Amino acid sequence: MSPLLRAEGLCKTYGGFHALKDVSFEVMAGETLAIIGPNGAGKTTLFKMLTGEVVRTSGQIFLRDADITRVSAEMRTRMGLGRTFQIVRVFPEFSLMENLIVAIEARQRARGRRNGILNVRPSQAVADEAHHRLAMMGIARLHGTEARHISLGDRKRLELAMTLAMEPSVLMLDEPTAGMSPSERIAIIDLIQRTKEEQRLTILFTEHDMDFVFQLAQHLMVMNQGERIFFGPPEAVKTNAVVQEIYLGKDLAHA
Ligand SMILES: Nc1ncnc2c1ncn2[C@@H]1O[C@H](COP(=O)(O)OP(=O)(O)OP(=O)(O)O)[C@@H](O)[C@H]1O
Repeated sequence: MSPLLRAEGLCKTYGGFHALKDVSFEVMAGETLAIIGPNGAGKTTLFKMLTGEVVRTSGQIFLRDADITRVSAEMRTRMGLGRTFQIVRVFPEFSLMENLIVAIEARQRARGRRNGILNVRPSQAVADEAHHRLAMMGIARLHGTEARHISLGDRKRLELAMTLAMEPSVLMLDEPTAGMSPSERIAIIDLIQRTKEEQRLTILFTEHDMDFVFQLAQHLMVMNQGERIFFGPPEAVKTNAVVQEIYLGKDLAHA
């Protein structure tokens, strides 16, 4: 079986500075890969290169077997790289239900089943799906509330619901728990874990919260100074000498 997502020799230079040095990896369908590393390691650069927001200096990216290296960010989303904050943005003045309808109709447009920007009267099927997706994220009670009035935790749930409505083949999450309170963090981690199991998602994420990383990821890629220094299962990273040194002997489970 060929990998769902594959990167080969990705490099990024800013002037003479090497932000990413010859990074390769692959993710098989149904796997979850976490990209971790200290500040400035190149995680965000790599992540944005995969989504198409950062142009690579050299290297190639494949989705299934298609070379998407020169494909635009928008087209990558349409091809199945689902990322919060991309095509699907939360509209603060729209209700949660309306936001979900926008996302579902965006998916239908991407698949050529709908024209126009926003349907004034969505079909019953779209409305039902929107309600179901809000319920799955535990925010159905807020369906009529404008998005600008909800908490950060509920906004993350809404973003996740909208991204999942695009039915991505790879769900891309960039620090999904950033800025959250400890209780919101536990709730969103639990939600992502459950959704992953129920929908057998393929997930690629960056995250500083190591509890979350060890709970969710089957594979870890550790980066340091633009280089991939480890790729393997979470159990192996805890005893890897190079990784331990970078984290200055911290207990990785609580880094
Ligand atoms: N647009 C840019 N111009 C110049 N240098 C950049 C640019 N973007 C990133 N860098 C540099 O590239 C390196 C990697 O940055 P990146 O944001 O990818 O790291 P990171 O691992 O995501 O860090 P953090 O965990 O702090 O978000 C850093 O040294 C950063 O200063």
